Amino acid sequence: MRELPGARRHDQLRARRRPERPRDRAGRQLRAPVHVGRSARLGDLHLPVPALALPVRRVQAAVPAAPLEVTTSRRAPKPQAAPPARAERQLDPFQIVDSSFVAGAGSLASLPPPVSAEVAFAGRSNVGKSSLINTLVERKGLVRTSSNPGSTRQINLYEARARDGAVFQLVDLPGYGFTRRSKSEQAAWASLIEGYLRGRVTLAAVLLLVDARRGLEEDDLELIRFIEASRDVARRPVELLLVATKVDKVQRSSVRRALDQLSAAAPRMAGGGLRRAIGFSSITGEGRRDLWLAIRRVTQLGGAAPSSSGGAAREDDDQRTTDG
Ligand SMILES: Nc1nc2c(ncn2[C@@H]2O[C@H](COP(=O)(O)OP(=O)(O)OP(=O)(O)O)[C@@H](O)[C@H]2O)c(=O)[nH]1
Ligand SMILES: [Mg+2]
Repeated sequence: MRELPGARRHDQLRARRRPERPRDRAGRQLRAPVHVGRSARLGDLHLPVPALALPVRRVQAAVPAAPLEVTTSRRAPKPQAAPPARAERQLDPFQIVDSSFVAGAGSLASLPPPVSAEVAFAGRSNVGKSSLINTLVERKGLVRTSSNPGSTRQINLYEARARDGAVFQLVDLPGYGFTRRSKSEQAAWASLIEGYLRGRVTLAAVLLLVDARRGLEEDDLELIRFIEASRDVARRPVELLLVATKVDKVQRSSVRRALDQLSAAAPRMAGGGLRRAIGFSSITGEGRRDLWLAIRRVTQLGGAAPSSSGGAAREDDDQRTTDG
């Protein structure tokens, strides 16, 4: 029978496409290799077949990690930009970027050497001095606080560094007016506080904390008079700021009146009068920024000296800050 045209070529092509199975020495055909694993897909890496057949697991383990990228999702990566609030904070030059405990002193002799502007926090026990420092530096546990009065028993110094490089020593003083302490302990604390306030050369400002619900009490007035009396004309004057704490416990509509009453009750200082009281809450953070602005203003070199006629102007100035 005549061969159809192209038949031979067709057979030759089939023979070429299907390679002959391997044979053993006796010429018997060996079984076709069994395919293990999934069939190949688009995007698979084609590795050269190793000369020695390795167990499947070891072959897979030997595949480098890079080919996995080939089959990963093609969705666009999520934008990495910080949320707006954080971005805004990063622009705030007053933001506290670092804070730490410096030292604790149970006596004047054990105070660390004075290095930079110090801001001391004074007030009755339990008024919220330690909590206020935590809020100022935005760290919950830097300073130990307690609902039991008398928790701070020595002078504790903390360092706070702002984004713009300004460094402050925040000084937590033991509270006064806590009658459940022994007379000798109260006397020891009083002389520690007085000695510090009178003799510390780097002391730039004292923040007198008063509970917004209670107003100024006799102990507080005594402290104001003490600072006034111990002013050293040869030294840079110590600024005094009034802070009304726990304003979250006062009705919103009454906060302004409480601040007015507090400011009016404070005795006028010879140097030009007290600034207007700043309302503050460690619970809500209210007043935090106002307080930093005031601290920075009074600790600025050259900007702290009170002028003899500047009292009213300074109060007006602070009124705007507090209300803002
Ligand atoms: N509601 C309210 N409670 C506050 C505020 N600040 C402080 N407290 C609470 O008042 C109590 C006393 O706070 P502290 O910060 O330890 O007071 P302190 O003035 O350091 O007290 P001493 O170390 O004893 O002089 C704690 O139970 C605080 O949680 C505030 O702004 N609002
Ligand atoms: Mg305390």
